[in-house]
Order: sequence, then C-alpha cells, then structure tokens
Amino acid sequence: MKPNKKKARNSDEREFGGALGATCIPVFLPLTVLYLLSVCRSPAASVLQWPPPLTPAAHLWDPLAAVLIGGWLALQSFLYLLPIGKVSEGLVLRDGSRLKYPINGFHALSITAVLLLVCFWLGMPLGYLFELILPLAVCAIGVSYLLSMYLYIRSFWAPQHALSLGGNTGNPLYDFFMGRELNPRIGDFDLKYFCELRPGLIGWVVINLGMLMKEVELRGSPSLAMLLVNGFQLLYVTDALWNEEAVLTTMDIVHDGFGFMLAFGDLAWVPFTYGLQAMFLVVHPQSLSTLGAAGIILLNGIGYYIFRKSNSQKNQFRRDPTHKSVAHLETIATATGKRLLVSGWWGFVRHPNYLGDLLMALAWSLPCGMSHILPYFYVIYFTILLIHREARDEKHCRAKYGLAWDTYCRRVPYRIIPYIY
Ligand SMILES: NC(=O)C1=CN([C@@H]2O[C@H](COP(=O)(O)OP(=O)(O)OC[C@H]3O[C@@H](n4cnc5c(N)ncnc54)[C@H](OP(=O)(O)O)[C@@H]3O)[C@@H](O)[C@H]2O)C=CC1
Ligand SMILES: CC(C)=CCC[C@@H](C)[C@H]1CC=C2C3=C(CC[C@@]21C)[C@@]1(C)CC[C@H](O)C(C)(C)[C@@H]1CC3
Repeated sequence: MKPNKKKARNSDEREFGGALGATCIPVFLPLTVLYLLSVCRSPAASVLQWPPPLTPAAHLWDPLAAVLIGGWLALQSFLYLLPIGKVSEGLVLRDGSRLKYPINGFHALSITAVLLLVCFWLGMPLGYLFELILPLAVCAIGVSYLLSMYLYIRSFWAPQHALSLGGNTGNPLYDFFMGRELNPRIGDFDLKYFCELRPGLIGWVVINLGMLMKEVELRGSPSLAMLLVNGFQLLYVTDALWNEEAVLTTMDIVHDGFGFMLAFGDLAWVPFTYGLQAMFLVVHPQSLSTLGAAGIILLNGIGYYIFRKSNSQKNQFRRDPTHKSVAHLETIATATGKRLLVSGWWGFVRHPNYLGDLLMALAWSLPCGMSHILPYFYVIYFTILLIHREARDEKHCRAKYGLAWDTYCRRVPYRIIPYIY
C-alpha cells in the first residue's frame, strides 16, 4: 500500500501555539514532570527554590522501573483484551462506519485491585514505588515518545477518512504533537481508547497506594490527609471506569488525533503529576482536624455530585432524548438535527461538569495544608486546561451549530462559574 501524504480537510487551523508550541511542549512537559517529582520529594518542596533540587542523572534510571512499566502495560493490555463486559459502538465516523469498543475498564480495575492484594499478602514492598518514582516516570516518558513516533509513522498508511481534521497540516512537528490518525488500531485493539483510561489512570491510583504504604512504613499508620487524598482520587478513577462508555463521546476520542499530546498526557502526565499530593504527604506530613476533614469531604462530595449529575444528564440526553429523566428539559433546535439543552445542569452554566471537576481538584489539595503551593499544582494546571478546553469546545460547537450556539450562549451566559466566568 502507498503511504498517504495528503492533508485532511480543515487542517490549517493550529491549536496549542501552532508549530512553536508543538515543538516546545514535548521538551518542556517531560522535564516539568521530573522537576515536580524532584521538588515534591525535597524537604523544602518549594517551586521557587534556587538552585532547584535536581536529581542526579544516575538516579533517573533503574532497570527494575523498565521491567515494571513493561509488565504494567502488558497486564493492562491483557485485561483490555479479556472477553468480559459488553461491547459498545462509538459515534458514526466520516466514512459512515462505527467502531466497536470493549467496556471492561471497571473489570480491569477490579482485577488489578485483587492482584495488588495478592502482592500485599505476599509481602511485596509497595512503598518502594516512592523510591522508584523518578525512574518509573523516565520510562513512562520514554514509552510515550516511542508510541508517538510509531503512531506518526503508521499514520502515513492510514486511509484519508481515518485521519483527524486537526493533526494533518503537513508540518511534521505539529502533526506529531496533535496526532494524524484519529483511531489507530492494531486489529481490534484501539490504542487511543486503551491509553485514555487504563494504564495511566489505574497507574495513578496504584502509585497513590504506594505512597500510602510508604507512609505506613515510615510512621506506622496512614494519616487522615493521606487517606482522604487516596479515597477521593480512587473515587474519581473508579467513576471514570464505571462510566467508561461516556468516554466514547469526549473530544479526545471523537475529535483529537492520537499523537504525542494524548500519548504523553495519558501515560506520563496523568499518573506522575495528578498524584503529587500523596507524594508530598509522605515527606511533609500534615495534621488535619476532624472538622477540617469533614469540610473537605463535603467539598469533594458537592464537586462529585455536580460532575457526575451533569455528565450523566448530557450523556443520557445524547443517547435517548426521550428518556424520562431528560424528556422534560427545555432544549433548542440546531440545523444539524441535534438539540442543545438549555435547562437543567446545562442551563446553569455551559460547562457544569468542569465546575464539579474543579471543586474536586481543590478538595484533593486541601488535605496538604496551606504551607506549600506544590500540592496545588493540579488545581492550577487543571484550571488552565479546562479554560483552554472550554475555548476549543466552544469553537467546535460554534462551527457545528452556528446561530443555535449563539442563542445558547445568550440563554446561558456563564461558561464554568456562575456570575464569574
Ligand atoms: N481530569 C482531567 O484531566 C480531565 C477531565 N475532564 C473531564 O472530562 C469530562 C468531559 O469533558 P469534555 O470531553 O471536555 O467535554 P464535555 O463533556 O463538556 O462535552 C462537550 C460537548 O458536549 C455537547 N454539549 C455542549 N453543550 C451542550 C448542551 N447544552 N446540550 C447538549 N449537549 C451539549 C457538545 O457536543 P455534541 O453537541 O456534539 O454532543 C460539546 O462538544 C468533564 O467532566 C471534564 O471535567 C476533561 C479533561 C481533562
Ligand atoms: C498537559 C497535557 C499533555 C495534557 C494532555 C491532556 C490529558 C492529560 C487529558 C485530556 C483529557 C483527559 C481526560 C481524562 C484524563 C486526562 C486527559 C487524558 C479523563 C480520562 C479523566 C477521568 C474523567 O472521568 C474522564 C473520563 C471524563 C476524563 C476524560 C478526559
């Protein structure tokens, strides 16, 4: 078969700072991961510390880390391929076809949990993940580079209709970053869908558990702050896998190609930066009052409620607008035939799910106290990510729905936070 060198339609609009952004981000973000992990483990844990507490190069590599990352990817791939759970269809593609996806992420999480219990029972030192964290991150970054290179090269053999609209400008660095192919597959194995929810997301809570075990080794029992961070983030990951089918309609699966941005985001960024709070707590123990803990649990509960209810309402509405839980909601028609909700959660702000997610992000950092900025890294990064994501989504929706989208924006003027943004 001849390589496909054509561009897909609509490919001249550049995102993420265009070619310059796409050149700098793949260098800057992996270094940021290593920097944050190094600072987090240092006694001062200050991002303003000068000189920064950089880890010597020799401590960045450990063959055990490579074995663990390889074994982890193999285990999660095996669980993905198990013929358990249902099979769902994705949205209709440009050629009119629909891909099939296994919905067994929750099974994969449960089996992983049982395997971890066995490891614990066998006396394996899970707390050693704390010592190994930098070599593990280096290997995960290496895997995301290798995977992105493979994805970029193989995309030249993909048919035209299988290319993403955003990642085919002809500029190799930009296309490598954004991803040329929309749904790269090896047989039935969907690489993007697999990476989005399995190795990184489940890896994140396993690393958190490792930090908890390290705290037990050091202090005899886990602190309340550590239990809250572990519990909140486990709830978030469990929710994502329980509602796995909903991922099939997200921007990442439907619109974005699979390139460095998502490969690195899924495999390295999520597991090694989203859990910085737990790592921080190992070196910087915090005492938390019962009242403080109750307030934080309430905040996480409110955030989770808004996040889950709003996401479920939209998913239900998109799947079956006549369902009794959504049939009563006020909607506006669009030229595409699809309707937009203008009451219920989606009449409150235009992205109620982002609001809930942000409240949870704050609740994950508060157990770490107020003395350091580092455990608040996730809230700060996530606010920037969601503001940027909202702007991207808005652009797509305006292009898709035209005047109806403008009407929606007039009816629901605030994007994420009522009366503020
Ligand atoms: N933890 C993390 O790192 C991240 C978490 N997230 C979370 O993932 C979840 C999904 O987010 P994301 O994929 O960005 O997008 P959304 O789930 O917010 O989906 C946006 C899409 O919803 C549809 N839509 C928008 N407004 C309406 C309306 N009024 N009525 C009906 N449909 C509407 C449109 O698609 P259409 O009309 O085509 O159906 C739009 O493109 C969120 O909860 C977010 O917080 C996201 C990114 C990172
Ligand atoms: C800095 C950088 C490289 C960013 C890349 C962005 C990715 C880290 C995120 C893009 C969208 C994501 C989603 C989730 C995790 C982070 C990434 C991959 C998600 C799987 C988290 C759990 C949620 O419940 C979710 C399933 C809705 C969500 C989907 C989007």
